[in-house]
Amino acid sequence: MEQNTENLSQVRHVVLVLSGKGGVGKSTITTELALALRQEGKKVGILDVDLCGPSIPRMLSVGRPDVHQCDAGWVPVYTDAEKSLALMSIGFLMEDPDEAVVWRGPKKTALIGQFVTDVSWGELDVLLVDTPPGTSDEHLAVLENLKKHRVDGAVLVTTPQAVSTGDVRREITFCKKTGIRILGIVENMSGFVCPHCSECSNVFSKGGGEELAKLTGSVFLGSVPLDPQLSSSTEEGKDFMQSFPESATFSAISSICATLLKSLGN
Ligand SMILES: Nc1ncnc2c1ncn2[C@@H]1O[C@H](COP(=O)(O)OP(=O)(O)OP(=O)(O)O)[C@@H](O)[C@H]1O
Ligand code: SF4
Repeated sequence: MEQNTENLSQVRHVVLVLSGKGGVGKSTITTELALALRQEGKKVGILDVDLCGPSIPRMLSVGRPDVHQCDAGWVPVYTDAEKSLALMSIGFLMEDPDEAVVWRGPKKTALIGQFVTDVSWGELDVLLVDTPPGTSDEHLAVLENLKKHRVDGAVLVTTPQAVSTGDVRREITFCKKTGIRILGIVENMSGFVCPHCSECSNVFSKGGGEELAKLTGSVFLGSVPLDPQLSSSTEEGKDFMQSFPESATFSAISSICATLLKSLGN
């Protein structure tokens, strides 16, 4: 298949968001990082290639819009009038959300290869790519495919429990083997923020992400607590970063965003 790398030529940084397994909050972190980067005045894009469950359109309240094509490829959907946050989701192209489950490996890989380069992003500071979770052969093929293009590196999302299961270690090994730079590790669902008094309690273990970062020589980007206000915002498609600027979770995400920008050399 012919690849059109022109579409990424005005994208300053391409960052993959990875997790060893599903449900650790990869899509949530991708969405909040995009919103935090926008608050920093950056032009941001999200490419949602999580075939297992493309959830970013719901989190950004864009539903299932009709997507259009121009000469250069698919036109992303803009979430704001200023066009500072652009989104293209594999979900926009699926008639039936359960369709991807029956696609065979080669079809998924070919589709993603094309999808990565067929979106006409225009000028962007950062493009975040929400990838499918896991380290199955198919998943690895998808990442290999993405890596052929301009990728600055990967942000690894884990939970305190997942660190001990080894899923994230396998993801780290994969990045090292394939030469994908690890920009940093985020520990999500780290402690619980009480909705009444905003106190953060460590329900599960804490600090595993930081320890793992040290062990693997990676940057620890920070931890995000389990926050009911964050989950209801993403469920309802509300901008958490705009709605809760006083919260500990807002500070945590802003700090991760600042460290990530530093990792990218900004
Ligand atoms: N820090 C958090 N606080 C509260 N809820 C969270 C947090 N992070 C994620 N969640 C919730 O956990 C659920 C799973 O999150 P999300 O969809 O982002 O995971 P994921 O890793 O992308 O999963 P998958 O790859 O399987 O789609 C969602 O309901 C989300 O609202
Ligand atoms: S953290 Fe404070 S407000 Fe929240 S449940 Fe515990 S005691 Fe109550």
